[in-house]
Amino acid sequence: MIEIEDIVFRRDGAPVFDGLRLRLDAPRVAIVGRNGSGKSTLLRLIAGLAEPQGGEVRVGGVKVAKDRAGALATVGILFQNPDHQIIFPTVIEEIAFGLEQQGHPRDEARRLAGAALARAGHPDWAERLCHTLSQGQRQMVCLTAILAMEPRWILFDEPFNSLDIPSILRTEARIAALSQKVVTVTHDPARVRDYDRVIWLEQGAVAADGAPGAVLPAYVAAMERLARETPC
Ligand SMILES: Nc1ncnc2c1ncn2[C@@H]1O[C@H](COP(=O)(O)OP(=O)(O)OP(=O)(O)O)[C@@H](O)[C@H]1O
Repeated sequence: MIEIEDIVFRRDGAPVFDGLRLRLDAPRVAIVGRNGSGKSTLLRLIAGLAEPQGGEVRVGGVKVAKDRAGALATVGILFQNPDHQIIFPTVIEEIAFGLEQQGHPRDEARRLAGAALARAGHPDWAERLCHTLSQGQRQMVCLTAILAMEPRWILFDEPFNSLDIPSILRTEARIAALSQKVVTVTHDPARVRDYDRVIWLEQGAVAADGAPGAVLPAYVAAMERLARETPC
């Protein structure tokens, strides 16, 4: 279970969260909300990449902000932009890095990385330079790197952005097939209509929380109302 306990988080003095409390244990949870509502920040807090100024986040009992090794073994995050994630020139180095961080010796990490690439269907990418891959392919490298680390939860920050339609559908199917529990942030309600639970965030607070069939129509209607009320 992901336990978000009364978190307070400020950026540049402005509160993003001021006492947010959530328990997430469904296999597929979606988070929707307007730009700036706090979705990406919440994922970073769940991954332990940001530390709340108040409260605590635990994932599977791991205090992710304090226990980095525990967090790496428990929760993986796919950033919105793969270029914010990739730090190594070649695909194999990128995938092996997380495994080394988990304590695997370098040779073993490369072997496991190669096996993960083969499972992803791209054994020929090992020595490819990441910058020569398309954005969708770089996203696949990032996902492979996360899967290689075998976390129990995977967080996806707008995984359908910048993808063509076949890639969107493939990514959707790939996420659906994962054995891990998943939290997905998206602006595309259609992509998460089969999820177990949808949380609609507004200015760092929960505006609605429940089944997709209840939350998504209300969210879309509110967004359409806003669009009508806002002059071009
Ligand atoms: N690096 C930063 N420095 C200062 N403030 C930031 C930074 N990143 C985000 N914020 C602020 O934190 C708040 C939440 O941002 P966040 O990126 O979590 O929103 P979001 O819901 O993911 O938005 P989007 O849908 O646009 O990706 C916003 O008010 C934003 O301006």
